[in-house]
Amino acid sequence: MTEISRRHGSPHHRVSENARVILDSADVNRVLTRIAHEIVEANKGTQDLVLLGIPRRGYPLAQRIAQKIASTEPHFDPESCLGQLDITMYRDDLRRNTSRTPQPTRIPAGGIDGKNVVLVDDVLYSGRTIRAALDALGDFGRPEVVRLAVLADRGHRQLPIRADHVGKNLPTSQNESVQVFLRETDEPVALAAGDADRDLGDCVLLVPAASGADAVDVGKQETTGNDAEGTVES
Ligand SMILES: O=P(O)(O)OC[C@H]1O[C@H](OP(=O)(O)OP(=O)(O)O)[C@H](O)[C@@H]1O
Ligand SMILES: O=c1cc[nH]c(=O)[nH]1
Repeated sequence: MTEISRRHGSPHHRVSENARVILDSADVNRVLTRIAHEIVEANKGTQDLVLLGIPRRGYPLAQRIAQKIASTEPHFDPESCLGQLDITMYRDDLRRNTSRTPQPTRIPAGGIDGKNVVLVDDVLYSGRTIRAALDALGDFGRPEVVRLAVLADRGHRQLPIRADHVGKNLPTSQNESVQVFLRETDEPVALAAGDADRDLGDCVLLVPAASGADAVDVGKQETTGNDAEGTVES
């Protein structure tokens, strides 16, 4: 087991003992490159493509994917095709949890009417965030198609929602959690002992249940990337 702590800040800011590194910086970069290619392939090019990141970490991921698309598709302008969609006021637990601060929503100038929108988030779990995102989208227009890209899908869906582009399918138990750290939004994490070569500026960690005795539900709600079932057509 690997002990992981924040490189900056006090020892009390330890992320978690026994967390497991699922993706390090190089892995994150590779899966985002793949997702960028998948998005262009599914879209049959970049025509009408709009990427909308869900705060907090979905936005920098969408930004990176847009840059990667631009590097291979000269007609794709990452600035005019990228936005951010805040879902705070559309959450179905809003009455119970009022502590969240809404983030700005920024829809590209061309709007989303008739566009092929790709929602981008870091983790897909219950699906409630994405349900809220679909609700929020309805206030801004009627996309031709809405697809979903996530860095990690940990299963345990509570709603009929599925991702089209998945960085890592990560079967988990309910008591585990998945933590994502990105350079744009988080302080770096560092391995406290050994493995010093590993760059964790960006990383996906699997944090075990407190007891450590919880079995993993292998295969539960596992999804595949590039799957048309996750597509929401309007
Ligand atoms: O599928 P779900 O059960 O909705 O879970 C996934 C969401 O949970 C996390 O966000 P969180 O609500 O922790 O907010 P954050 O992005 O501000 O960390 C994550 O970034 C996803 O948006
Ligand atoms: O494990 C989880 C569940 C929901 N959202 C996360 O970011 N991680």
